[in-house]
Amino acid sequence: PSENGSGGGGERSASLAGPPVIENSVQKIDVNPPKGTRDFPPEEMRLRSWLFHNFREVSRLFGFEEVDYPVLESEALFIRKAGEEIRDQLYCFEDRGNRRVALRPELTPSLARLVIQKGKSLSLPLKWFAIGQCWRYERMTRGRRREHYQWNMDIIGVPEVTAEAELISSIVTFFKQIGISASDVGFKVNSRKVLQEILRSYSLSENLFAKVCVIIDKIEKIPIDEIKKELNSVGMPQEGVNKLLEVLSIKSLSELEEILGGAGEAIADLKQLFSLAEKFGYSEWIQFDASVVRGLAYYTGIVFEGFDRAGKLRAICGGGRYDHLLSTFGGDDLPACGFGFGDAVIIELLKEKGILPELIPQVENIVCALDHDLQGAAATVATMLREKGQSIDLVLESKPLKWVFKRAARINAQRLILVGNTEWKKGMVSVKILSSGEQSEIKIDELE
Ligand SMILES: Nc1ccc(Br)nc1
Repeated sequence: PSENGSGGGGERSASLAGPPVIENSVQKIDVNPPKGTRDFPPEEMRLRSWLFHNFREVSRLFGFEEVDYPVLESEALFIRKAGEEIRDQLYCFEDRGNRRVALRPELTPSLARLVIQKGKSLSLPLKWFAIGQCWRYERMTRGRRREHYQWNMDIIGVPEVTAEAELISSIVTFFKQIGISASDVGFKVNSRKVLQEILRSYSLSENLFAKVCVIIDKIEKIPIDEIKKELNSVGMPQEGVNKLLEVLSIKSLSELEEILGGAGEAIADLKQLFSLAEKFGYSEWIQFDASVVRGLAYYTGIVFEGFDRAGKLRAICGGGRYDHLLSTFGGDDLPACGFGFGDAVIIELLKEKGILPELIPQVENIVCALDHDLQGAAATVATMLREKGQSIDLVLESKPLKWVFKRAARINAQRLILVGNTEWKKGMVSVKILSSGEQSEIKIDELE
């Protein structure tokens, strides 16, 4: 199998072997997660859960249904020949059944596969969302992460730009929900139909389309001469290259209309989108930008990306229309659009803005037996309260009170419930409200 960082089933070369095990003694294993991956201990997991809760809340507000797919897919799902980075960094390998498989680098092809699998049993339009871990295998020279979680929202079966407008509205809703405003971020919006119309006007074949988009997406990442060279190398004549680069610098829809003429779909779609943005109330969030094409080969129409206005961070999210992806997999040619929203840049943005949420562990009660022979009684009290929906940290071994108070503070317990002999004999327990210090004896069956 090609070296791609995974161990595969065969022997691993010495450079990849783990620490040597010396007979009758084991050297400490590497306790760090694999290169480019993250653990989520409680504090980090609270922030991730908070982020995902906000993703899910917005998805609920927009009437989207949650779906998920295997993180492992057939490699074929992601084999596209448009020169995308996502292809170069595919985390792929041959499994023990000699099948070519890959850790998914994105969720959209899995969505397309499932929609085709379900076929006519699905009633359109579909509004599906997913939050899934996605992978890439990148040489660690760049030290970048190899996994991230992506929130995806997709609308299948709606050819109108109303679908893209709805998707952008959902992201605006998300930003507002976590305290981000239009002065912090915006959306650059364009249509790939602009490029399509240029290729047609130079009677250049449509199969150049995807490759040209992938090259143009690198316009801010590599020198312009390199862009021109790559465009020439995929077969664009110099005249077409110059026209294309001229169009990419257009700053307004009216200017674009002058160049393209008013009859094309690109202008119509963009005008409709900006008009709908007015009605949705998010005009201040979006701007036309002819240089945005996004880097995925399958986009065919409107494309958009969320950016931080301070210009310090990479794109926050991105998406667009991909009307032919399903048909390239042998399915019906269903119209489709969607976006991906990663879990990393947004956290960097919140840190920049100083609005990361303060998330503390939440447990309502800590229950402790004062004597070892009351451990069972404490378990009974804990169970009774849990059946009433109360969260309980049950102290599971005899501990000095000082230890119990320290733990109560660390886990931010609201109440301390002590099970002591004297009270227990009266069918009572001692309850201390830890914020006020107020203490009382309460009958067990009156506890709530
Ligand atoms: N596609 C992709 C996957 C994983 C990461 Br990290 N970034 C991009």
